[in-house]
Amino acid sequence: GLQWGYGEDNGPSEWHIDFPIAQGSRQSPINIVTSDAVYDPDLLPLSICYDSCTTLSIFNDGHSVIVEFDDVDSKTVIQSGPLQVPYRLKQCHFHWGGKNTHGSEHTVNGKSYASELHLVHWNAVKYKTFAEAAVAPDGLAVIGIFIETGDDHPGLHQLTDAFYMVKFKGSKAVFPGFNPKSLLPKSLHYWTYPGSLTTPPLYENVIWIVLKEPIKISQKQMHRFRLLLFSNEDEDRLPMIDNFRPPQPLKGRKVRASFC
Ligand SMILES: CC[C@H](CNC(=O)c1ccc(S(N)(=O)=O)cc1)c1ccc2[nH]ccc2c1
Ligand SMILES: [Zn+2]
Repeated sequence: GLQWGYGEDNGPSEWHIDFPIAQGSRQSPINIVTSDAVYDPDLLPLSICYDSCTTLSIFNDGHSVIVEFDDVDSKTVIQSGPLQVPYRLKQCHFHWGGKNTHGSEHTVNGKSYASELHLVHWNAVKYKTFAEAAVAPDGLAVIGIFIETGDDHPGLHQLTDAFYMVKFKGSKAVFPGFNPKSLLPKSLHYWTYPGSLTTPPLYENVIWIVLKEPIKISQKQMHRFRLLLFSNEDEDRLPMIDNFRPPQPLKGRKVRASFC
């Protein structure tokens, strides 16, 4: 049928037609009501080991811009925190708005950020490949980092300077030497809750770890995201903006905080 997207006819309000789980009991993103988040003293600090990370490529899949990492071994993992085992970094991508007033997927007390970075990891202890983990119940862990506009972010230039190579849907480029460690905020304080992929197939197999502290990027860097296109070279130009799903019902889920 019609490929899912973020437009009037194929956007988030229509996804349930092809993906009924869109109305499931643990969908993402959510609005994080900070006063309802329960501080859990048993939550360990998040351990992010990105030191030896190998970037492979940058890719426009027609929904977002994706940076893919080499995941043949467990050199780039997150562990501890809410996780029972280490999860291996596979890719990172972003969601953003046409204006700075909105664009993030998760919201905090109803506040949207201009953008949100997702660092996607898979359970390489139990599964052999990302594809296998991506469909398994305890397969994925995603770190969400809020992005707001402000000062220039030195760690992001390498990425935004490469966007011209992947302007069109389906374009891919070799992209070596990028380390997402440079995109982490100072504090690793986080909220965590059981959720789902925020795009079809919307599988309910994601442990969400949303960092409290946003990172800041400049207006110019934010503008580079908006030069990307949903469309390929042969189609009418569709600026890649507002590629975010709005918050979904909590349905009784508890959000835990690693901090008080
Ligand atoms: C099972 C879906 C997966 C493609 N989708 C994703 O990997 C994905 C990852 C993160 C997020 S978010 N926004 O929540 O962070 C949304 C989607 C997917 C689908 C089919 C596949 N065949 C082989 C590999 C493979 C992977
Ligand atoms: Zn995402």
